[in-house]
Amino acid sequence: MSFFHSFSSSLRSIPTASSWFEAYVALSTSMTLLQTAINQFIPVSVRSYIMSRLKSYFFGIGTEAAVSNSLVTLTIPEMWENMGRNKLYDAVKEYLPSKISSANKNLRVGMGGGKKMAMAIEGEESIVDVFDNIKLTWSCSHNQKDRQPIPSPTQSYARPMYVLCFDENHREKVMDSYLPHILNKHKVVKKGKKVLKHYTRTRGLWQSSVLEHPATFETVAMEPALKKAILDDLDRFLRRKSFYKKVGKAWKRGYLLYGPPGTGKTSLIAAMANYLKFDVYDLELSAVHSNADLMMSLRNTSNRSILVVEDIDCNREVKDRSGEDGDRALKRQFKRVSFTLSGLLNSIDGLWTKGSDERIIVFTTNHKDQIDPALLRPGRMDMHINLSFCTVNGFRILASNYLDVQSHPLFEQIDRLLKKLQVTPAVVAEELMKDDDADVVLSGFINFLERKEMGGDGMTDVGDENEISLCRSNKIEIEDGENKIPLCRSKKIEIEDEDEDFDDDEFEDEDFDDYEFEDEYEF
Ligand SMILES: Nc1ncnc2c1ncn2[C@@H]1O[C@H](COP(=O)(O)OP(=O)(O)OP(=O)(O)O)[C@@H](O)[C@H]1O
Repeated sequence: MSFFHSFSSSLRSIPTASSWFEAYVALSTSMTLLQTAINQFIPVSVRSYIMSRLKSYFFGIGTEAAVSNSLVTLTIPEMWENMGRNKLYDAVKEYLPSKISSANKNLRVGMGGGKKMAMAIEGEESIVDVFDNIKLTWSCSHNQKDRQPIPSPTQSYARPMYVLCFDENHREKVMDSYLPHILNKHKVVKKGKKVLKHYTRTRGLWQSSVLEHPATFETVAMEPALKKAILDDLDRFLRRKSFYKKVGKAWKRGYLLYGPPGTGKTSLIAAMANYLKFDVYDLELSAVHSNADLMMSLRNTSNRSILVVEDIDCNREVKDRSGEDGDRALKRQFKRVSFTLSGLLNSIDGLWTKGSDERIIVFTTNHKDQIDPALLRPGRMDMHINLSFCTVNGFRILASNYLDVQSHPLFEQIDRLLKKLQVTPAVVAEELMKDDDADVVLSGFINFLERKEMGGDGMTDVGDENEISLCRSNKIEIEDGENKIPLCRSKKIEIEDEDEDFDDDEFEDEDFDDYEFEDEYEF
C-alpha cells in the first residue's frame, strides 16, 4: 500500500508534456528577445569585436586584433550609392567561402546555377583571414538598421552587408593591398568563369543564347604571322585604356574581315570573343527598320562586347556610292524606309561615346570593294583583315583539329597541291571529316585535289568556283616598314601598324598628330 502511495506521489512530481512545452516556449521567446535586443542595441563593430575576443579565447585566433583597443570596422554594402552594384561586395562574396575553415560551425550551403555546392557563413559566424601576417575578421551584418534596401521593384528584401574588422595599425595595408588583392582575385575568376552570350535581334529586341562556338586562335587556320598580328592588336587595345582617355578617343577598335565565303570570318569572330571573353551582338542590317531602330539597338548593347555586322556588302545602303550623284543618293535615302548610311555611321560613332569600357565592332564582307569608303575609314575600321584560301600552315592546323595528326608522309604531296590551288578552309574541313582514319582521309583529300588540278568534274560535291580554283601567284609577304617577311603563297599582307613599342606613360599629347590608326592586313 505504502509502495503504491509513494509511486503515485512520484508520478505527480514528474512534469507533464504540456509543462515541458510551456517551458520550451518561454525559453525560446526569451532567447529571441535577447537576440533582437543584442542586434538592436549593440553595434555590429562591437559584436564583431566581442566575437573575435571569444574566438581568441576559445580557439586562439584573432589575437592580434583582439588585444588592440583601436579596431577598425569596414562595412561593405551590396549597392554603392548612385553607382549601382558594389564590385567589392561581389568580390568579397566570391572570396570568403575559400576562407571558411573547420573553426566555422554555423554555415549555409546550397546549389544555384553552377555545378558546385556553394557555402557561406551564417548568423554571427565570423571568418578569420590572414594576409601578410595581418589577421582580418570577417562577419555579416544582419542588423535591419545596417541593411541596405535594393532599389529594385522586384526585390523588396535587403541582403546583409559584409563587415571587416582589423587592427588600426594595418589600415593602410588593408586599403592598399588586401582589398585590391580580393578585387583582383575576383576579376581573374570572373574572366575565367564568364559564360559568353550571343545576342540576336527578334522584333527589335536583343535575345541572348549561350555562345557555344568552339573556335579559338589555336583552331582557326590562318597564317601564324597574321594570327600574331591580330592577337597583338587585341592585347594592345585592351591595355590602352589610359591612352584612349589621354587622347580623347573612345576606347574602341573596329575590324573589317573580308574574303571569300568559308575562309573563317565567323570562326575568327568567335575566336576573338572566346579570347577576350566578350559577348557577341549579331546585327542583321536587313531587319533594321529605321535609323532610330538602329540607334536604339546599338545603344542597348553592353560594354566589353563585340558588335558584328555580317555581310555588310549585302546591304544596299552601305555599298560604295562614290560614283553616284548627290540627287540620286538623296532620293534613295528618302525612298527607303530602312536606315541610311549616315544613320549607320552616326549610330556607330554614337556607340563609341556611350561608355568608357572597351568596345569592338566587326564588319564582314565577301566584297570589300563594294563597301562605301566612309565606313572603312580609319577610326571606324582600324584593321582590315583579308582571310583567304587554305595555306600549308592553315592545313596543318586543320589536320591537327580534325584528325589529331601533326605530321604524316602524305603531307608533302598535299602541300605541293595546296600551293597550286585555291581551296577554302571550309572545303578542307569538309574533306577532313569524311572518315576517322587519317590515312584514308588524307589519300581521299589528295585525290580530291588532283581532280581539281586537272580541272576534272566533281566540283558540285564540294562547293562553287569561289571555293576552289587555280592560284595566280604563290607568294605571301608581310610588309612592315622596311622589312618584308615572306610567308608562303598568294598576294601579300600589308601592315601599317602603330608603334609596337608604344608606352602609355611616355606618350605626349603632341605625338597624337602623327598617330595612324588604320592597319591593313591582306593575304
Ligand atoms: N580559317 C578557318 N579555320 C578553321 N576552320 C575554318 C576556317 N574557315 C572555315 N572553317 C570551317 O568552315 C566552316 C565555315 O567557316 P566560317 O563560317 O567561319 O566562314 P566564313 O568566312 O564566315 O563564311 P561566310 O562568308 O560564308 O559566312 C566553319 O564552321 C569551320 O569549320
